[in-house]
Amino acid sequence: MKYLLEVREVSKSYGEERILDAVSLVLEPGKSLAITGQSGGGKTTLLSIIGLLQQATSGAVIVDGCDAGGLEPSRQAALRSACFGFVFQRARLIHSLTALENVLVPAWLTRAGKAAEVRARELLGRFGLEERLHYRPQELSIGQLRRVALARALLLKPKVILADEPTNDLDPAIAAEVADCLLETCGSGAGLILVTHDPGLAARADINLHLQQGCLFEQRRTVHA
Ligand SMILES: Nc1ncnc2c1ncn2[C@@H]1O[C@H](COP(=O)(O)OP(=O)(O)OP(=O)(O)O)[C@@H](O)[C@H]1O
Repeated sequence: MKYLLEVREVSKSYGEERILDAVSLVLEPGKSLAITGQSGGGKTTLLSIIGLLQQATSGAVIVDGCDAGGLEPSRQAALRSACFGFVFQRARLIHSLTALENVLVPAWLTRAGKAAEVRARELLGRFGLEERLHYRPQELSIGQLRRVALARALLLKPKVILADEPTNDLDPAIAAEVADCLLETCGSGAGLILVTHDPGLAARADINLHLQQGCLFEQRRTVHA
């Protein structure tokens, strides 16, 4: 089995404080994985190490068969943009650009052109933002910003989507739409790793992992007849 992603015995310390302790996981194509755990437990740290945004203290992250730790920063960056779509806790949009332009930013480095714009409009429409295409971030609500960021993450159909609290700040109907859209991407072979405090969202993922005191445990679900 070729995994999209392997995390092998990853540890992370900030000074004397050990946040992650020999954490391992694998992500298969088409699968979703939810990570839960208490606030401050290291979930965002783990996600950013997986997404090659931050170095582990020890251990390895293998992305699409390639050991990312051994790569030069420029090759790591290339691997990151080729493989990952990110939905951060804070939307991190560019304030001088409209919603549509923000979604199109990942396509600026590719030759996706008109097709990217069609997809960007389609994604924003799907998230209920068809009338906000030309609004700038400061003219959008937190929930709307989150949806723009999600559309941006999905634009280029990444192999792995990393989503940190993707349904935070959203009303239930939009949260359900966002969750549907994220989970649907697995149908086309992408992998999804999401961090959430929402047990309902976690339960929709194929695999549930719980981070506790730096260690990752698989949670088995109770199946009711
Ligand atoms: N750059 C840093 N330097 C020192 N400590 C840090 C740094 N980044 C994060 N931490 C600490 O690491 C711990 C884990 O933070 P992290 O954001 O990964 O937790 P989390 O599980 O995502 O929390 P939440 O659910 O509240 O978002 C926290 O105690 C935090 O203070």
